[in-house]
Amino acid sequence: MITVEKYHGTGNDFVVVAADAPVEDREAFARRLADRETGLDHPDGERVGADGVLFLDLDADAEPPRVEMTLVQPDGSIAEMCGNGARVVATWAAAETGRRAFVIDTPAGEYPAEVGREGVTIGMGEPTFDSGAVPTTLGESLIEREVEGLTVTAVNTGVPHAVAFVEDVADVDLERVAPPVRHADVFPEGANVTIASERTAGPVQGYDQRTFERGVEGETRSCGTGAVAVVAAAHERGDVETGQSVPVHPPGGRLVVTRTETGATLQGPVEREFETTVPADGQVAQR
Ligand SMILES: N[C@H](CCC[C@H](N)C(=O)O)C(=O)O
Repeated sequence: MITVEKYHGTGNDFVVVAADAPVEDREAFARRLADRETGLDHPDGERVGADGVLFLDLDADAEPPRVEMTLVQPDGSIAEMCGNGARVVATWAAAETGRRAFVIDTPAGEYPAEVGREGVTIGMGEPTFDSGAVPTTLGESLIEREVEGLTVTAVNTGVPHAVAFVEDVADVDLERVAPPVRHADVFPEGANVTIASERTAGPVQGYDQRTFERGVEGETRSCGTGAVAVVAAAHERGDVETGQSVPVHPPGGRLVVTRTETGATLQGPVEREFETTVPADGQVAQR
């Protein structure tokens, strides 16, 4: 048996495992534990599953400390980057080291992270609309074009997102409209599909957000790279200014994205849910 922890960032939930844990087949381990019906159990007995498994390799001697993050998704694929996952990683690393600032190494590059009183802030780098980087098969940026019935803007914020602005995210049947876009030929590596609507009521402006995630193949409670993608696309349309901090509301909570001169930051809360033990092959006893 190995010890794992469960964390969530605004409802995007992950199993956290030390990289040196004796897990031989990470793909099978993640597929099994993430399953909402047959996967990870809460210690109180409830079956919970997860949006993925974070394998974390901490170098506490580096200055600042570094963590190599590998996110294995419910379908066994590895996500190059995950904004909420990175916030979880920093919170975990702070508990391990007593430190607050870290560098997180991912397949998409390195990201600075800071654990503060207002939540965890990740330096998300510069969102790119470049067709080769998203990637798309178009020779030019894909901005507000129709793809499989949705008008989308393609942006890479560590992973590819197709962002669509809609009247009200609550009125969209995301499980129906997202899959054709997620699999559209124009996205050779697929895309996460993020919809957003402007919040006009109430004193706090910003966006409501929902994301259908590649790798999860369903909607998640929150998506950090998606929140950054919404603000990047809004900035591209001229609706958000450089330097502006924008509240983004996924179903699972509240994030704040700031489009800076050189990139974007993502800020929001993280919670540690529980610690438990699981078999090293991830095969939870069925009942
Ligand atoms: N939930 C993550 C994104 C995971 C991206 C992944 N689903 C993919 O691109 O394959 C986030 O908070 O940014």
